Amino acid sequence: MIPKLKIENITLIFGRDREKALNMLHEGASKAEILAETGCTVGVKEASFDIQPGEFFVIMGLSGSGKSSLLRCLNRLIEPTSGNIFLNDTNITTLNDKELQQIRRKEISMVFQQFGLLPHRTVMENVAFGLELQGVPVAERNEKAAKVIELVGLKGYEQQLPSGLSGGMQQRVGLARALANDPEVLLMDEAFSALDPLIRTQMQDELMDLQEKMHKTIVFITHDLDEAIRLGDRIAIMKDGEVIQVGTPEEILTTPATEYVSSFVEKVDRKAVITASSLMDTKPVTAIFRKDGPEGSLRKMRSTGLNILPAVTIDKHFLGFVYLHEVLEVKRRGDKTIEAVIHREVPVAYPDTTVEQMLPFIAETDKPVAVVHPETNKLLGLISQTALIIETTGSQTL
Ligand SMILES: Nc1ncnc2c1ncn2[C@@H]1O[C@H](COP(=O)(O)OP(=O)(O)OP(=O)(O)O)[C@@H](O)[C@H]1O
Repeated sequence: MIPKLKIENITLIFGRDREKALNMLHEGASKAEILAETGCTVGVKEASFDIQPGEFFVIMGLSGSGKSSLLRCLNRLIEPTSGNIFLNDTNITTLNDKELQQIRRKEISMVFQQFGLLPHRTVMENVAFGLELQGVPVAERNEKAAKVIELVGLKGYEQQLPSGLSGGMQQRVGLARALANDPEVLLMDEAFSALDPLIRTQMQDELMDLQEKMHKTIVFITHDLDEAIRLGDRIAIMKDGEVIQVGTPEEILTTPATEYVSSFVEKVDRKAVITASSLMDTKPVTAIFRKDGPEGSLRKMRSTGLNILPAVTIDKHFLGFVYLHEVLEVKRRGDKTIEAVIHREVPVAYPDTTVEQMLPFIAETDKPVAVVHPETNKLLGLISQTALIIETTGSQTL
């Protein structure tokens, strides 16, 4: 699949002596050395990553890490000093002004932190403004604007001026304006950072709902890791102009690439992010087949040293758990099968079930949790009690 956006070795240097600064950067000089020697600031250093169609991609970093600069390179609001940006297979860095204007009007829209609305125009006029610039006839642009106004929940406010609206509503207008020309890519620069926490969470929820319907490619900037984790399919973490890790929220929490990332993710509530698939023991599971009977079951329990084992059909469909003391009892009675002692009411998770979703049923059990395929019910693996306790209490010392 061709990425929607391909960011290839983008470097952005602010200042006059950019050439010298770029050479120093290639020779391995640090940001501080380059600043001292040339007076230039390295805003972004050799960033490379792909963003897939329909992806919600978050760029996260502290103030000054270079995220706004990088975002503005994507539509060339700032010219990158070196590197390439591809939209589908168009190299944006080689376009002339006219071509670039077309791309900005039709294919890449931007939503700003401070809304950027025209104060003397109504909601409808603000939303339709981009279409007006493109010369779309008034009836058609009003129709398109009305549709997106409804989409962002502002129906009934079409004739209001921005000053009469709350911050959250003004940002909805900003979002509607960006969506009005049905762009492929939406760039959002700290779009919710100016909003009150409650409104902010509500806007995040609504944006996720909208994204389910729209399937745009969204590049969203934030300095807030919780927001990044909540929204992002993948997150790029930036520090001092460099992209230091790109991964899913779960990858970033479970395998932070550097000390810096781990210190960052330490405080995050992992329960909503960590899923069964990353807690699952990757060793092959020893399971009891129905045909094993009591003798075969006991052999498997002895060889594994475990007193609870999962029972499966011949096709590995999960049936339940079997306990050693009950198998011994069945054998003593002379039963031929273990069918009667398979515990079927047991915790089961799918690979993408989060720890938070598992909490209600793992609190009262001392069994492992079986992870099964959501459609076939095949046993994929087990999550041990130890892994669950560490994950739910955050404690490594049991
Ligand atoms: N126009 C400019 N001229 C000189 N240096 C700049 C300019 N814009 C940004 N910088 C510098 O580039 C670096 C990256 O800034 P940038 O604004 O992209 O970071 P950021 O992560 O978006 O931070 P914030 O969240 O505070 O906007 C910083 O060191 C900043 O001081």
